[in-house]
Amino acid sequence: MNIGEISYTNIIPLYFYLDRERLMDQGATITQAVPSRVNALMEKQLVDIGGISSFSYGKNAENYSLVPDLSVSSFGKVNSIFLFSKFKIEELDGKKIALTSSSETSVALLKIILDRFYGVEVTYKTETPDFEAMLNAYDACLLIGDDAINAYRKRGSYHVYDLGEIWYQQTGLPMIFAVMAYRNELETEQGALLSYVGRSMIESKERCQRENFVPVIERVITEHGGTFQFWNSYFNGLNYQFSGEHEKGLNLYFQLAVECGLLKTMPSIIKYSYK
Ligand SMILES: C=C(O[C@@H]1C=C(C(=O)O)C=C[C@H]1O)C(=O)O
Repeated sequence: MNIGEISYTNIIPLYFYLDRERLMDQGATITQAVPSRVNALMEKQLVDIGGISSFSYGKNAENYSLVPDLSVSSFGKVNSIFLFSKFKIEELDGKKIALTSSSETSVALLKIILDRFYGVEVTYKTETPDFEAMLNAYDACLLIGDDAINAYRKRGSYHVYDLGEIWYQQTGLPMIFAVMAYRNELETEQGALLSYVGRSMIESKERCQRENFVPVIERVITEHGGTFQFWNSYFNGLNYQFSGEHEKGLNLYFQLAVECGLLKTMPSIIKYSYK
């Protein structure tokens, strides 16, 4: 079994307390990459289970199911998914926007927001995430994850829009950025290990929450810098559950993606039941 691990700080609580040695002993490997790469590896069947963009689940729902009670979501500001713009969002009609090549969920979310909530028509191009280079060549750029956190520190006088906040203001529902999904074959091929991994991720998340994310924050500061206060409010602003509210939010996102022509059909949300 190959487990995909998004290489951003936001998903760390689901993986922090995994017993990696025990997983290795059971024949599991872990591959770290940005979301769009984990999504692609899972489509190619090179990753079997992992945190992936919720949009990628939507595209592949016939072949994937969800590990219950896990997600990377926000009820409002997410603080790491930003549109940086030279113009106010209402004034973006006819402008050029650079999209980070690392994301799938937020790329579709931006398209939904501009099309359905603001009624502006823009042209998009995908670029490697580089704040300065993107804004040298475009009117606005979308960055996510650690790239967005770093760019925010250099935002200067650009207009900055948090896509989690816009989604929540417009819909009153949480935005689900990542889900924990697995390829359906895994259930018959490696059911026991699948259960173990799912349960371990839930335990990891719950322990991080009980500890108020303190050990996670300490590790993140040594790797990325920043203050305790910043990372404390970052992790506490994220939500790692998958409740009925989350399912409503995800279904609305999928429905709008279908209406905007970003998804071909409305995906069904299927959840694993532990044996
Ligand atoms: C909160 C974030 O969520 C991430 C955003 C993703 C996307 O846009 O495809 C995918 C996985 C999430 O971990 C972030 O990266 O800032």
